[in-house]
Amino acid sequence: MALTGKSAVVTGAALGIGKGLSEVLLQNGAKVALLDVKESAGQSLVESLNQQHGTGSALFLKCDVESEEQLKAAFQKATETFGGIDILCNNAGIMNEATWEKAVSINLMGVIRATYIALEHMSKLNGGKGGVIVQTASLAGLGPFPSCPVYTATKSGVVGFTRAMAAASAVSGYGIRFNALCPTFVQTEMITNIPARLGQFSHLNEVAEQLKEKLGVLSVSDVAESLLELVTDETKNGEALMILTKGKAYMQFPSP
Ligand SMILES: NC(=O)C1=CN([C@@H]2O[C@H](COP(=O)(O)OP(=O)(O)OC[C@H]3O[C@@H](n4cnc5c(N)ncnc54)[C@H](O)[C@@H]3O)[C@@H](O)[C@H]2O)C=CC1
Ligand SMILES: CCCCCC(=O)CC\C=C/C=C/C=C/[C@@H](O)[C@@H](O)CCCC(=O)O
Repeated sequence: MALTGKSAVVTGAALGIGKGLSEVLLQNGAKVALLDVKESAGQSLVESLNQQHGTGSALFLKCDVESEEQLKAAFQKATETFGGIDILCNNAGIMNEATWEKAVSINLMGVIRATYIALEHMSKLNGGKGGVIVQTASLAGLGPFPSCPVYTATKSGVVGFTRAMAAASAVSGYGIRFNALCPTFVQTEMITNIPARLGQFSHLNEVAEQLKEKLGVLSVSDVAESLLELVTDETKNGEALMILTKGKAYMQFPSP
C-alpha cells in the first residue's frame, strides 16, 4: 500500500510512539487523525504538523479509547474529513500495575473497541475500502515481563487478538490486514519512574532495570520506521514484528 492519499487514525498520538507513528505516516504522504486524551499536547502537535505538511494534513480529536461514544465520534469525524479510513494504529496504552483494571480497559479493551468500530468504516463487507490495522503491542506480548504481569497479559492479548483478527479477516473478506509491533523498551514517558507504576510488584523493579540494561532502549523513530513495513507490504497479515536494539525479526509462532 502506497501511503500517498491514504488516511490514518492513530490512538495515543499526542506523545511518544504515537506521535512518531503519526509523523512517519505524514512524511510518507498520508493524512492522519490523531486521537488522544491529552488535548493541549495534541492540538499543539497538530498545529505544528499542519505547518510542516500542509493545512488539513493532520487533525486532532480528543478521544479516550475507554469510551465507545468518543471513539465512534472520532472515527466518524475522521471519515467525514478525509473521505474514509485506510490505516488504524491502535497505539494508546498505559503501564501501571497499581491501576491494572484501567490498563486492561485501555491496552486490551481499547484495542478491541477501536478495531470493531474501524471495521464499520474499513471493511469491504460494510462498503469500505479495506486497509490495514496495526497494534502497538510489546515484546512483553511475546514473553513474560515479571515486574508487570497485567501489562504482560494485556499485550499478550493484543498479539493473540491481532493474529485471530488477521485470520478472521482473510476468511471473511474484510480486505483488512492485521499486524502487531512488538518493541522492546522505547525512550518515552512510559519508561520514566517505573517503580511508581509497579504496584504490588515494586519489589521487582530491579528485574525491570536488569531487563532494560540487557535489552537496551530504542528511539521512537526505530518503532515508527518499522510501522512502514507492516503498512506498505501487502503480504504482511497476522505478523508480530519484534523490534530490538540488535535488529528486527518476525516472531515465529509454534503451530499446534
Ligand atoms: N515505551 C516503551 O518502552 C514501550 C511502549 N509500548 C507501547 O507503546 C504504546 C505507546 O506507549 P508510549 O508512547 O511509550 O507511552 P506514552 O505514555 O509516552 O504515550 C502514550 C499516549 O497514549 C495516550 N493515552 C493514554 N491513555 C489513553 C486513552 N485512554 N485514550 C487515548 N489516549 C490515551 C497518552 O495520553 C499518551 O499521549 C503503548 O501501547 C505501550 O504499551 C510497547 C513497547 C515498549
Ligand atoms: C516496565 C516498563 C514497561 C515499558 C513498556 C514496554 O512494553 C517495555 C517492553 C520491553 C521489554 C519487555 C521484555 C519482555 C521480556 C520477556 O519476553 C522475557 O521473557 C525475556 C527474557 C529476556 C532475557 O532474559 O534474555
